Amino acid sequence: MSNIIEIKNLKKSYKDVKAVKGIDFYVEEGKLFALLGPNGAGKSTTIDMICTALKPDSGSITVDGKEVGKGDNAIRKEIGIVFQDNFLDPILTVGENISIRGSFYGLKGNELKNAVKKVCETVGITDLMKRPYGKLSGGQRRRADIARALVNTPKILFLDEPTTGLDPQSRQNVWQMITKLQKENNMTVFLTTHYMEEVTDADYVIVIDSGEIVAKGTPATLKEKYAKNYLHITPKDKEKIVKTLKYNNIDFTVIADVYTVDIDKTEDALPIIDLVRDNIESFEVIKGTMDDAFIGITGKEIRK
Ligand SMILES: Nc1ncnc2c1ncn2[C@@H]1O[C@H](COP(=O)(O)OP(=O)(O)OP(=O)(O)O)[C@@H](O)[C@H]1O
Repeated sequence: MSNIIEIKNLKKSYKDVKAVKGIDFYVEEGKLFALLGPNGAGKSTTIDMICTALKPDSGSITVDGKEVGKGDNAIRKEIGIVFQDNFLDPILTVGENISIRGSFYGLKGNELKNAVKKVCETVGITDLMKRPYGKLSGGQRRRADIARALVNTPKILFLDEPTTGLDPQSRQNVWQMITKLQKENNMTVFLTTHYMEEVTDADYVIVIDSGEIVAKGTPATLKEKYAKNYLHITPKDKEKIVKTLKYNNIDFTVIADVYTVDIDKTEDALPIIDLVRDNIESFEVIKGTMDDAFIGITGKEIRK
């Protein structure tokens, strides 16, 4: 598996704001990669530098073997970008907007027509091709934005918070389309988001906060490492369970006769269950969510 993006000691400041403070990471080809972080963490700054839209202060970025700053034109031909705010012309139709973008890449005539048709089919907006972009709903616009970013058949698709501002249904639709694109075309997808549930499907996640990497791993490993799990026990005899837990120095809380013990891993519940086995009316292990993991890593709620 080759690394399609490699980043070393990348830094960027805006006057006295250190937006990106020397980060290192790589993205494997064909994967769904997520850069996750709270507002102002440095996600857009990082993506803008990788896409050659913003010059780094120092460090190096390689995209498909080409160095940012030296091979920018070649890099631009291989990537598709959907920024947070897109500037498609609201008066022109969806098809016209995408055609203009395609012509930037040297496509013309039938080749251009076919490319536009194909991307509209891919993202499911064929029926919207003749409609002015300005008349589309939020979810339809996002699809059109993504279609436009795909017109040059990019190797890497960059999506900066692609579902922000969409209703839950449209978010889900856009998300399904993105995962389909990645799986069916072996496209590398580089995504920034602050929606925890969106990184559940990612192959790898880097969490940044205040311009620094604060955690990395697969969604499952991040959850295992940073999200607390809980053991809930409803005992037969309340006094007895208190005695047993205290005697064994196990911290617990009680709400409505349910005794809760924080545990790191699921299997850590087993010795506790063994201790109180005779006294259990019912029990359950509650697994931490990605939201819990995010709060565990950054100490912040992630949603806007
Ligand atoms: N053009 C700019 N001029 C000055 N400061 C900037 C500029 N762009 C970003 N910043 C600052 O740099 C820091 C990182 O911003 P960035 O937009 O990269 O974060 P982000 O993680 O993408 O946030 P969001 O989720 O809100 O988009 C923030 O403190 C931001 O205010």
